[in-house]
Amino acid sequence: MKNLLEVHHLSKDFQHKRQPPVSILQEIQLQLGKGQTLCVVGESGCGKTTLGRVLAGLLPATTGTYSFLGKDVTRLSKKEKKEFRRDVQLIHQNPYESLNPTTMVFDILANPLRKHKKMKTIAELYPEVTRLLELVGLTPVSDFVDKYPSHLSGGQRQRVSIARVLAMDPKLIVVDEATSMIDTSLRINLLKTLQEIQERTNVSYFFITHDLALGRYFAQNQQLMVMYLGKIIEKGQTEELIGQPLHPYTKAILSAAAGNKGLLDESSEFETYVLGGTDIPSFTQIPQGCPLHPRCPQKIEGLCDRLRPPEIESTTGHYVACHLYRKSDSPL
Ligand SMILES: Nc1ncnc2c1ncn2[C@@H]1O[C@H](COP(=O)(O)OP(=O)(O)OP(=O)(O)O)[C@@H](O)[C@H]1O
Repeated sequence: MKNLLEVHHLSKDFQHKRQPPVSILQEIQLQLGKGQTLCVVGESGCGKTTLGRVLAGLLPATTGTYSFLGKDVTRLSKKEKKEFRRDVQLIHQNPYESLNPTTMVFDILANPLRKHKKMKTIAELYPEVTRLLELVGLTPVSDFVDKYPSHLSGGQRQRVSIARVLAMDPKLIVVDEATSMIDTSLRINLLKTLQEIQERTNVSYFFITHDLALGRYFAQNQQLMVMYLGKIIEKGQTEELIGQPLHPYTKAILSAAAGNKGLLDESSEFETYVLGGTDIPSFTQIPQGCPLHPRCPQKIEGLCDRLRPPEIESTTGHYVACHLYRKSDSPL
């Protein structure tokens, strides 16, 4: 089956006037199938949003390839570009900023339908607006259609944002920390709604979070990847990655998350694993070799501080970029 998206050796640099370029994403490799979820987890500032914006077509990659439904996104015709923009949608972190306060819920949903599906009359629009509100769990619909965003709670606003995105019938939704401003008690409900929407519409999600427990919950039986300083350092099937973490950084964030309990299964045992130092190095001074080596308790002198570890497939579908898992016969 053709993947929905395929990314190979992708990098993204930012450059400001007269400054040297700063490399934010390096050597990103990923695939995502139709109706599947891929979650990226990593500390704040590691490059998750930048990757989400590249995948959503809002930022161009600097090098590497990105294909969507088998087509290179840098070589799309005008018509294909238009389709791509409709097919790939982004849900922002902040539902307060993303909705126009002077527009009623009905029009927030009807406007994209008017524009993209050429629906004009109320008779055409009303059933579709109703369907969208029902999909996101805003029922009875009559309680919401004539409300303004200021009448709604944070969770309800985020549901309206999701419904607006669904109006485009997207194939991929980049969900960027979309529940971080919502009360913890409502967060799981919203994530469940997103999962139900996936079952009904076969949409794929690229789910971005700094919270490993949340990522684990949302990407159950799906794929999880861990990012550190703009690089994917481990990826695999979620339960395999959580149950058998390989990279020292993954072990450290799991150990920290287990300490907070959160959504992590309390019966699971997690090794206590602490990194040295507290500061994440800056993108302008990415350490040579493995970017984690200054903080890594298992670093191999003369290797980790010198050579960037390649991505290795440890067991089927479980990849790690760490010299500890280097095959003994692999060249240095
Ligand atoms: N347009 C830009 N120009 C220059 N640097 C940028 C730009 N956008 C992001 N960055 C830098 O890229 C790095 C990664 O930021 P990004 O927002 O992608 O990380 P993140 O993991 O999503 O963080 P957060 O969870 O806090 O949103 C940061 O150092 C940020 O300052």
